[in-house]
Amino acid sequence: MPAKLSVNLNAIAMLRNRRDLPWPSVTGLGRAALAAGAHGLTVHPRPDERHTRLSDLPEIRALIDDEFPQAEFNIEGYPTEDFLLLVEKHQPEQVTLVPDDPAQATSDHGWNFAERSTFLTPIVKRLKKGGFRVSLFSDPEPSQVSAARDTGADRIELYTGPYGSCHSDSEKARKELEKLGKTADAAIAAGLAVNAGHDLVVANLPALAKRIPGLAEVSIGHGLTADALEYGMAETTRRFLRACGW
Ligand SMILES: CC(=O)[C@@H](O)[C@H](O)COP(=O)(O)O
Ligand SMILES: NCC(=O)COP(=O)(O)O
Repeated sequence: MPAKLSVNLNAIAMLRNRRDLPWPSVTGLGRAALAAGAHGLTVHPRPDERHTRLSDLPEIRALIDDEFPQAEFNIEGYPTEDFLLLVEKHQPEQVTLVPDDPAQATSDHGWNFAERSTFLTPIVKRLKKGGFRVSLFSDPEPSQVSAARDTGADRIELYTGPYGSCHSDSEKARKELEKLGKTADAAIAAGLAVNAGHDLVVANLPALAKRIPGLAEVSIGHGLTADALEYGMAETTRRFLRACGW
C-alpha cells in the first residue's frame, strides 16, 4: 500500500493568523483535503500559537469524528507537560514528538536518541498507556535506530528537510535519498514503522516512495499549501496522493 497522506494545516493557520479574521479556514481546508482523499490531518501547535492555535484543535477533532471517522489526527510537538496535556485532551490517533526549541522558525533536526532516551522513554510509555500511536522525529541516521526503538515508540518520522532542499541538485538529492532509505531499512528491520516529512512536494515524493516502499505516512504542509494556492485544495490533495502512488 502506498504511504498515507496527512495534510499539515500549520501553513494555512499561519496565513489566517495575519489578520484577526477566520479565513482562510483551517477546518474548512482540512475538510476539503479529507473530502479529496487525504488520510489525515496534522498540526504542530507551538507555544506562541503562531501557526495552529489551541482553539483549532477541538474543531479539527470534531471534523474527523463527525465527518471523516476513518481519518487520523496527528499532533506534533515538543513534549512539555503542557503539550502532553493537550494531546490527552484532544485524543489524536498519532503523536509525533519533535525536539523543537520554542524559538525555532521550523523543525530542522530529529532527536539525538543516545542523549535523550532517558527523557523520551517515560513520555513514550505515558502516551502509549493513553492509547496513542507514538512517532519520533528522526534524522536520516541508521545508527540511531536501535536507540529510537528502545524508547518503546511505534514509528519514526524521517526528517526529509535536507532531501527537500536539494530540488536543484539531483546528485545531492540522490545521496540524501539513500541516507533516508538506509535509515528506513534499519527501522523496518528493527520493527519500527516509518513516516516521513518536511519539505516534501509533488516533484520529490515519487523517488522517496520508490526507495522506501514500506513508507507508512507522509505529513506535508508548506509545499502542499503553496500548490493549493495555485490549484485549489481538492486538486492539490489529489496531485499529492498520485505522487505517493495512489
Ligand atoms: C516536524 C515537522 O517537520 C513539521 O511539523 C514542521 O515542523 C511543520 O512545521 P511548520 O509548518 O510549522 O514549519
Ligand atoms: N511532519 C512534517 C510535516 O508535517 C510537514 O512539514 P512541511 O511539509 O510543512 O515541511
